[in-house]
Amino acid sequence: MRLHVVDHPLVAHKLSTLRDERTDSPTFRRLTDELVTLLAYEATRDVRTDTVEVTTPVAVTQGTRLSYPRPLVVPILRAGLGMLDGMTRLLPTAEVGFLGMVRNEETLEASTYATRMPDDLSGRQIYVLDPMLATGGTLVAAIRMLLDRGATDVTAVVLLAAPEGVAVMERELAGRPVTVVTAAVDQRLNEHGYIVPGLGDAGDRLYGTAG
Ligand SMILES: O=P(O)(O)OC[C@H]1O[C@H](OP(=O)(O)OP(=O)(O)O)[C@H](O)[C@@H]1O
Ligand SMILES: O=c1cc[nH]c(=O)[nH]1
Ligand SMILES: [Mg+2]
Repeated sequence: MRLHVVDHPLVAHKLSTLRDERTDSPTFRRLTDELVTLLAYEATRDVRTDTVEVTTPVAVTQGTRLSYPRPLVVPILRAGLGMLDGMTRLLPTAEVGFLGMVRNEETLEASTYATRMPDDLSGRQIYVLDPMLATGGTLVAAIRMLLDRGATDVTAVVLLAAPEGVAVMERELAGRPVTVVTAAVDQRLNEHGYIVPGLGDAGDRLYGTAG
């Protein structure tokens, strides 16, 4: 597994406002959207492309087009949905699959309540979206499922990661074709499994509802 922390002043600026407890849901949603496009720029550096011929008003030249099969973008509901528009703006030809997952707040174990994507992902490049990598349970389960379906290249785009979650991913997905792109790796997890300093519950802050 590869970890890429995007070190850029615009990313740091937007992330700081996201962290601020005074930031309301509409602003949180807008900033998440903007931050995802910046992270997506890095995350798609190795997206597969083909060379095509383009006729400009002046001459014929070589151009670039996203390859087929198209990339698959998979937001992890609920909070990952807040990242979908920002990602598909950069990857307009991508297909979208959905994964509904929730972490038990007592045991911190992740469970899956909805899956809607192709059974066969052979050879596909996948971008998984989830704002928070905390214990790593959710992303490890999600990515294992994608690899089991044949995905050959999985990139997780997350806003924030905890070092504990990164270590779990590195252990559980060692040697697998997996990359994590994040805006920051924070200090630690607290006793409730929340990232410190973090930004709180991403789903609640995006949608204004607890749960
Ligand atoms: O790394 P982990 O310890 O597994 O925790 C991270 C998960 O927790 C949050 O989702 P949550 O379960 O709160 O669901 P929600 O998106 O519906 O709020 C977050 O969006 C991740 O999916
Ligand atoms: O800090 C955290 C940890 C898990 N899920 C969140 O939304 N926030
Ligand atoms: Mg939540």
